[in-house]
Amino acid sequence: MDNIFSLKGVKFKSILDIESMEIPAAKVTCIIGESGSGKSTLLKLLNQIISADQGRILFKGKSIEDIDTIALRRQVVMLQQSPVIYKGTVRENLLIGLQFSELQIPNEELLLQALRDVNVKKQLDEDAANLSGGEKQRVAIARVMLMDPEVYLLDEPSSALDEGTEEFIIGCLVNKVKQRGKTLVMVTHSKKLTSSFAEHIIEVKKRGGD
Ligand SMILES: Nc1ncnc2c1ncn2[C@@H]1O[C@H](COP(=O)(O)OP(=O)(O)OP(=O)(O)O)[C@@H](O)[C@H]1O
Repeated sequence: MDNIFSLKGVKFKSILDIESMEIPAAKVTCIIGESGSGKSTLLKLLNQIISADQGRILFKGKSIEDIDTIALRRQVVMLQQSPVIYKGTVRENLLIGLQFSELQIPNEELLLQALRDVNVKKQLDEDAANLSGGEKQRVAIARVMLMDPEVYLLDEPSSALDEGTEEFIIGCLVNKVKQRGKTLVMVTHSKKLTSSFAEHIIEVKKRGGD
């Protein structure tokens, strides 16, 4: 199995101490573990929002310290736990992730399809401030899907969604990611999501406070 990320001796403050960890390419990996154990911190290390204090993180065999941060974040996109919705329309919120990418701007039909994929029944010109919490989360997921990165890092992507919606949206996302041969790394507390979609599971354990 090819690994897209490989971690050795990684330490971050007193939060993470990872002897060795592999994240397989083109698979769905679920990261589980109790609250405060460092799951979000682990995702942030993978796209260099933060840097490890010690150890080595390889992305496709290359140390992420040696990869230009912008170039890394074009390939490794993180969707944070609380979805960020910007002032403006739904359309602007879908397109905002693409501004630093080299991808073509999607046409109207692709944007509407992206909304359908996440089951948001709103117009593209709707003010995004009017969306419900769950709709905001789904628009943020659609934004990442349009960016179509090589690696999706999702931090509890369905925390504002009910169970049925969660299964539908994440199922749709997993299908797309798999069709395109991409890698999905998802922090989740949901046993249902993990049992339905995980091909690889990483448990992050809370440290004893040393
Ligand atoms: N940059 C930082 N500096 C110091 N402490 C931090 C930093 N980032 C996070 N922490 C602390 O590290 C611990 C782990 O946080 P993290 O958000 O990674 O946990 P988590 O497993 O994702 O939790 P949850 O499931 O509740 O979202 C928390 O106690 C948090 O307050």
